[in-house]
Amino acid sequence: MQSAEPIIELVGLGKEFHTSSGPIKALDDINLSIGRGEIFGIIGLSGAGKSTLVRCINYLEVPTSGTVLFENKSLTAMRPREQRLARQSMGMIFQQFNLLAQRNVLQNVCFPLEIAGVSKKEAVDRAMELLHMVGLSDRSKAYPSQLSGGQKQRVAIARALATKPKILLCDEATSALDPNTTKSILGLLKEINKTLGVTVVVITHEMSVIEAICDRVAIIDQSHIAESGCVADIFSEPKSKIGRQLILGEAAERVVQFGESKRVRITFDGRSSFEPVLSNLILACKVPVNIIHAETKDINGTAMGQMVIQLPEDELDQNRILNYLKTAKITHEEVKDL
Ligand SMILES: Nc1ncnc2c1ncn2[C@@H]1O[C@H](COP(=O)(O)OP(=O)(O)OP(=O)(O)O)[C@@H](O)[C@H]1O
Repeated sequence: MQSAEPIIELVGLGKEFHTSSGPIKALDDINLSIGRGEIFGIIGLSGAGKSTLVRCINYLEVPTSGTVLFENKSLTAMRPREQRLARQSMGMIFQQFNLLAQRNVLQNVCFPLEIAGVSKKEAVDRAMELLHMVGLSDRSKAYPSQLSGGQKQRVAIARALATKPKILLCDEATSALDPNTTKSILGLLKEINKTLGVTVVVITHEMSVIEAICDRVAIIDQSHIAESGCVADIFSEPKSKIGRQLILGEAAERVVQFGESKRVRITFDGRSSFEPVLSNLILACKVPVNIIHAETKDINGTAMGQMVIQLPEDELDQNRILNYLKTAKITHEEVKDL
C-alpha cells in the first residue's frame, strides 16, 4: 500500500564499523522506498542491523556507502542548513525513552523547541497541545522518574513531534513495555499517522508489532534486506528463509503440502481493512495458506469483497484454520469450484 510518492529512499546503502577486532559490515546494499504517509516496519533478529538502518535514515549514523534520499534529495548532497532541516523533519523515539531526568514532562517536550529557537510561550503552547494529544496534559509538572514506562514513551512521542516532523522513527519503541501498554502505544502511533499524516517507520523484532500497525514491511537479515512488501502478502507467503522463520516459527521447517486440498471463501463484509485477517490467521495457526483468488476493495478504510484460500492437506492444519475463522467470526464457506 505504498503511496505513489516516496518520502525516504535508501539506495545501495551500506554501513561499516571499524573496531579493534576488524571491520563489521552492519548494512550491505540496502535498497528501500518508504512512501509518504505509510507505516513501514523493519523487522529482524538481534544484530541483523535494524538500529543501524534506522539511525542511517536520519544520519545519526552516516552511511559509508550509498545514498539516503529525503523527498528526492540526497542527504549527503545537501548543504549543512538544508541537511539540518531535513534531519529536523525526522523525529525519533527509543526503547529506553531517553528523557532528560532533570527536566519535568513539559520541559522535556519544550527542549527541541528551545534548540530550534522557538519563543518560550510558543514552545509551552505547542508542548501542552502535544501533551493533550498523548493524554498527559495533567502530568506536565511530573518528572520522568514519576511516570510509568508507557507514560514515558508518550512524553517521548510528544517530544519527537514537537518540531512537526514529517517522519517518526521508532527504534524498538515498545520492547520495554508490557503487552497492554504496547497496544496503547501502537494505537497512539496509528492515530498520529492518521490524524497528522506523519510517516511512521517502526523497527522491531516482534511480528505482532508489524501485524498490529504496519502497511508494509522489510525483513532484514545479516545486514541485507531478505524481502519486503505488503504485510498481508509477506505474512501469507513469506519467501525468504528468515521470513518463514519469523512468521511461522518452528512450523517453517515443515514441508506443507497443498495438492487438491480444501478451499474456503472468506467474505469481507465491512470488517475494518486495518485488521489484517489473513496475517492474523497465519500467525495464530502457524501454517501458510495459498491465496487462489482475491477480490477485495478498501472502501473508506473498510474491507469489502472476498478471497478464496486453499488450506494445507494436513487435516489438523485445516481444523486449526477453520476453528480460527469460526472463533474470529470471519464469514467463510467451503467452496468446491472457484
Ligand atoms: N557503534 C558500533 N560499533 C561497532 N559495531 C557496531 C556498532 N553499532 C552496531 N554495530 C554492529 O553492527 C551490527 C548490527 O547492529 P544493530 O544494533 O544495527 O542490530 P539490531 O538488529 O538493531 O540488533 P538489536 O535488536 O540487538 O539491537 C552488529 O553486529 C553490531 O555489533
